[in-house]
Amino acid sequence: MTNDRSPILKLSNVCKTYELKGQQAVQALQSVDLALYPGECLGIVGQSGSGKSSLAKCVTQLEQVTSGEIWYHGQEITRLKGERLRQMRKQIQMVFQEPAAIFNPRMKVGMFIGEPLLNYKMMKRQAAAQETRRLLERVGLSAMDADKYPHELSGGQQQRAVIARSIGLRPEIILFDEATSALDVSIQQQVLDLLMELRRETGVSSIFISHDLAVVQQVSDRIAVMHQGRVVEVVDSAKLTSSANHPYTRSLMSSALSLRELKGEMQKRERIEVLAGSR
Ligand SMILES: Nc1ncnc2c1ncn2[C@@H]1O[C@H](COP(=O)(O)OP(=O)(O)OP(=O)(O)O)[C@@H](O)[C@H]1O
Repeated sequence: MTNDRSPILKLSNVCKTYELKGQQAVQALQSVDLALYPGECLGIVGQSGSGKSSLAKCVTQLEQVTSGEIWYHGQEITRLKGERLRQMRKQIQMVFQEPAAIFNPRMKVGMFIGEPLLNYKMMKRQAAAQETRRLLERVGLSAMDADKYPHELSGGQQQRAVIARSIGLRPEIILFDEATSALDVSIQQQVLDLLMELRRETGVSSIFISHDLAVVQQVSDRIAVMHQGRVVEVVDSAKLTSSANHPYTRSLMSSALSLRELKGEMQKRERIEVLAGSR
C-alpha cells in the first residue's frame, strides 16, 4: 500500500553482535533490511530473544550497529554525535515497556512532560505549562495530574504520561517497544485505542514491537516477523491469514489462535460459574 513512496526510515543490511567476555558472541541482528513509510505503523513481532529490542535500540543509537546502515530522510544515522544525535532523538521517540523506569521519582508528572519542551527550546516556561496540561488531557489524564508524582499514577496512567511526553515533541516516528505488554488486558486495549487515535490525528509514523501477534496485527499496516535475529518475512496485516508464507509466521499465528481460544474458553467458564452461583 505504501511502497510507492520513499521510506522515511530504512535499515540496510543491519547486523548487531554482542561480544560477551568468556562466552560466545550473540548475533542479535543478522542482515536486517526494513523500510518504514510516512504515516505507516510497521509492526515487529517475534518471540523473546528474536532481536526486536536490539533493532529499536540500534535505530535510536542506544546501541551501536555492528555493521550496516540506517537511513532517516536520506541521512545515515548510525554514527551521529552531539547536536545531530540530539535532534534525531527528538524526531525518533521511543516508548518502553516499563514506564516506571524512565520517571524520576522526585519529578512531578507535569515537569516530566514539560521538561523536553524546554530543553529543546520549543517554547517558554508558561507556554510549556499550558501545553503540558493540554497533552495530559489529550492522552486521557487530567490537567490536575501534573501535580502528582509518578508513583501516584497507575501503570496505565504512567504509560499515558510517557506517551504525552513523546508526542509533545511532535516526533516524526515513535518506536513502541512492548509498550502495552505490562498492562492488564482492558487497560492495554485503552492504550492501544489511544495510539490508533493519535496516529489518525497526527499522521505520526510508528514501529510497534510486541511478542503478541494479535496486538501487532490490530495496530499495524504491515508486520515484519523476526526469528533468531532475522526478518523472515514482511506481510500486510490485513492479509496476514492469506499471505503469510514462512513456517515461523504460521506457527506464531496458530499459537495466537490457540491463546485466543483459551481466553474465550476461560471467559465462557467464568460466565457458567457465575450463572451457577458458584462465584
Ligand atoms: N546488552 C546485551 N548484551 C548481551 N546480549 C544481549 C544484550 N541485549 C540483548 N542481548 C541478546 O540479544 C538477543 C536479542 O535480544 P533482544 O532483547 O533484542 O530480543 P527481543 O526480541 O527484544 O527479546 P525480549 O522480548 O525478550 O526483549 C538475545 O539473545 C539477548 O540475550
